[in-house]
Amino acid sequence: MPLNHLIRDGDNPDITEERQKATFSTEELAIEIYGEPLAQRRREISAEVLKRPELLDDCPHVFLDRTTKVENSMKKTVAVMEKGSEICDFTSREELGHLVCEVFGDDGFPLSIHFVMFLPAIQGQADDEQAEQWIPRAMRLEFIGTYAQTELGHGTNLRALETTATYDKRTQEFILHTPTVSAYKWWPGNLGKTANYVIANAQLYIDGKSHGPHNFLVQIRDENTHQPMPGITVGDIGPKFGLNTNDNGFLRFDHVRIPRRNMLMRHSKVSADGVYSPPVHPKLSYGAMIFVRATMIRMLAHVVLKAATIAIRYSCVRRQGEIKTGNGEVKILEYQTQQHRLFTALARGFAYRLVGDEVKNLYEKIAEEVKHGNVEQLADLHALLSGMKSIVSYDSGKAIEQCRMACGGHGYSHASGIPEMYAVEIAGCTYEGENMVMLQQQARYLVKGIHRLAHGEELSTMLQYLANTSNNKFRIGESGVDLENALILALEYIARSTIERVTARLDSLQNKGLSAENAWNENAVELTRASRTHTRLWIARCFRDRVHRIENHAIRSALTDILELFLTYEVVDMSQYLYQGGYANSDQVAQVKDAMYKLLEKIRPNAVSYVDAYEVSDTELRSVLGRRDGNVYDNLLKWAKSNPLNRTEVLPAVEKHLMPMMLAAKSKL
Ligand SMILES: CCC/C=C/C(=O)SCCNC(=O)CCNC(=O)[C@H](O)C(C)(C)COP(=O)([O-])OP(=O)([O-])OC[C@H]1O[C@@H](n2cnc3c(N)ncnc32)[C@H](O)[C@@H]1OP(=O)([O-])[O-]
Ligand SMILES: Cc1cc2nc3c(=O)[nH]c(=O)nc-3n(C[C@H](O)[C@H](O)[C@H](O)COP(=O)(O)OP(=O)(O)OC[C@H]3O[C@@H](n4cnc5c(N)ncnc54)[C@H](O)[C@@H]3O)c2cc1C
Repeated sequence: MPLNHLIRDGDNPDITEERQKATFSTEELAIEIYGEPLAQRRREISAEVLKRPELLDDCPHVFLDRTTKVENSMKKTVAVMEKGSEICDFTSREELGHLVCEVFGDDGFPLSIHFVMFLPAIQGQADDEQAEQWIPRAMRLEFIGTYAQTELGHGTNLRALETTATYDKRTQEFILHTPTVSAYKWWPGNLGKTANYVIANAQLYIDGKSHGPHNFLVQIRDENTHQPMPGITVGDIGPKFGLNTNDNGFLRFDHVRIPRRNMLMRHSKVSADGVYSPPVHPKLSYGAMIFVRATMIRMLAHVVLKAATIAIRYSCVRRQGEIKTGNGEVKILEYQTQQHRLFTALARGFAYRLVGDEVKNLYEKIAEEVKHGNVEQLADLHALLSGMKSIVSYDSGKAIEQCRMACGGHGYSHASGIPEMYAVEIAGCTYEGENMVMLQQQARYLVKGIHRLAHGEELSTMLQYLANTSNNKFRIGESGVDLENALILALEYIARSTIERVTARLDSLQNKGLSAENAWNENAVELTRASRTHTRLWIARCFRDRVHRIENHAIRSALTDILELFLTYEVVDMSQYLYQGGYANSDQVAQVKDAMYKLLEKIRPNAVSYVDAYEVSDTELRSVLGRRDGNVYDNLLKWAKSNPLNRTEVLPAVEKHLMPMMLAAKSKL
């Protein structure tokens, strides 16, 4: 019995040959990734979707204009909501998430912000009475909500948001108002045409005193007619780089009155007579962002693994050029450069996916404590997530782009599916906090760590490596030190020395009389680098620990190859830092490179099996190049022929414009 469970008759023999080489069971790896019974449930859900035409697209979304895309996704949403519970367990986030991926692909679920931000904001920030009143209605989809925080003029600097919520003691209402054009809400997903409620973030004013940004539930459209409510101006912001099925919107409030109890009051409160009670932690109203930052890691990893699936499968059916003259054209995956591009993307995808599980678990644990008023670990969590969302979004973007380029010309075509994936994924560098800003949030925490250490104070577990000053020479190749350990220690050194160096520069500038703010700005690039090295270390350690916990020997061994490739790639990528302080010499860095190249060779026979084990169906993948059966060329031709420009032999526009020009030119002869 072959170990790869995706072998079928009629497949391209080049891809079948790959699957026959598997040295581990792809089903067992799928179980390791998804767990039982989810691995099996995902397959059942995928099979069920295929039987229901109302859940499938009639043609690739890239052939449609925006209005048709939006309509198509709304139609499918109704089908999912009406029949979806026959296919999956709606109470399981994982099952429902998989169904949504199958039906909508990367872009276009009109309820995404409703489920990802609007509901979590209520769940985390509404008091029990409010939650009881709003959550059941929101869950039944009696209304659709979104999260309206960003404004035309400000997205990053939340303290400068201009929308106001002024308490009117007389009527016990808040008055929501947009005082300027730059105060228009701008960007909220599904706001443009879909949502009829928002969680609006606005500056709270009581008796002329500002209490900073707070969250309010505001109805923006009539529940029966969907017309804007009085005082509301709302619409779609227009086409974007990607995510064009999503109607990101704008919104203006003109003295809109809402009841006092529409302010989310779990943490901050305003009494009927206008007395304000602050939250136990000033940033608790940022909770919905924390939730998304925690959950987006897995989502970003998922896109990388989809792009890797496409590029690796395609690289096994694409033959181009010879390695040894006269021996025939080889699969492009035989080229070391191709392996380096794709297997490192695969390794990052697996690392982020598995570490994403850990981040989600950590978030859930701390969020539960916060709900009960214990905010002790919030600073650690905020710092970790600020770094994670930045590193994973940026490095995933690079990995996806490498996958696209590795498919040559066909990668540039929407038939590959990768351009759309890139456009969707790369938005993660901007939303939920622009990366440079978030890296600096984390840097504050790291600099504080060094200062605490200098004062002999205790460090959180995440920062304890900062105290390990005896780790000052690269131990690769030493007896008793395995490759993994040597590499993790090298990453620790890189992070520690980078954070120490930039903190020393900050301190020295301040000692010379520069203000803390100016000293910070003069070191901002180095501070973001310090965050990057710290986060990459955290990911590496977490991935290593996750792989070490695997009980199934064959699967642990398969993922150890991926882990080691990940570690060697990270160390090589940051090797310039190893020379600083004389930690390593060039021979040692060359040893890491050699180990990386050997791992590429080791991974090569299993390449297709790794991505097969991740089990993304053809329906979800929406890629001609990444088809499971490897039958790429016939289907590329079909895809091209089916595009709307080919509906007529002679395009009306050609007839109308170019033909008269050419005929006129001819008649002048
Ligand atoms: C599917 C996706 C759709 C997309 C949706 C969206 O994009 S929605 C829109 C998404 N929009 C965005 O993501 C907007 C991005 N912008 C922001 O999140 C904030 O404006 C900020 C964090 C950049 C600054 O905030 P600020 O000016 O209020 O604060 P400050 O810098 O003066 O720091 C003061 C202290 O607070 C700490 N602290 C800060 N945040 C948190 C937290 N969450 N928890 C705990 N702590 C936090 C910080 O560490 C510092 O601690 P220290 O050092 O004093 O001990
Ligand atoms: C696809 C998408 C979906 C979105 N969905 C939502 C949504 O549902 N709800 C919502 O409310 N918002 C949403 N947003 C908005 C998003 O959260 C903001 O765009 C994001 O937080 C960045 O803020 P900004 O646009 O103001 O960027 P800016 O802050 O203007 O960034 C521009 C540049 O200035 C730099 N910069 C800004 N401040 C600093 C600083 N202090 N230090 C150093 N550099 C700085 C940045 O690094 C960046 O290079 C969405 C955005 C996108 C792209």
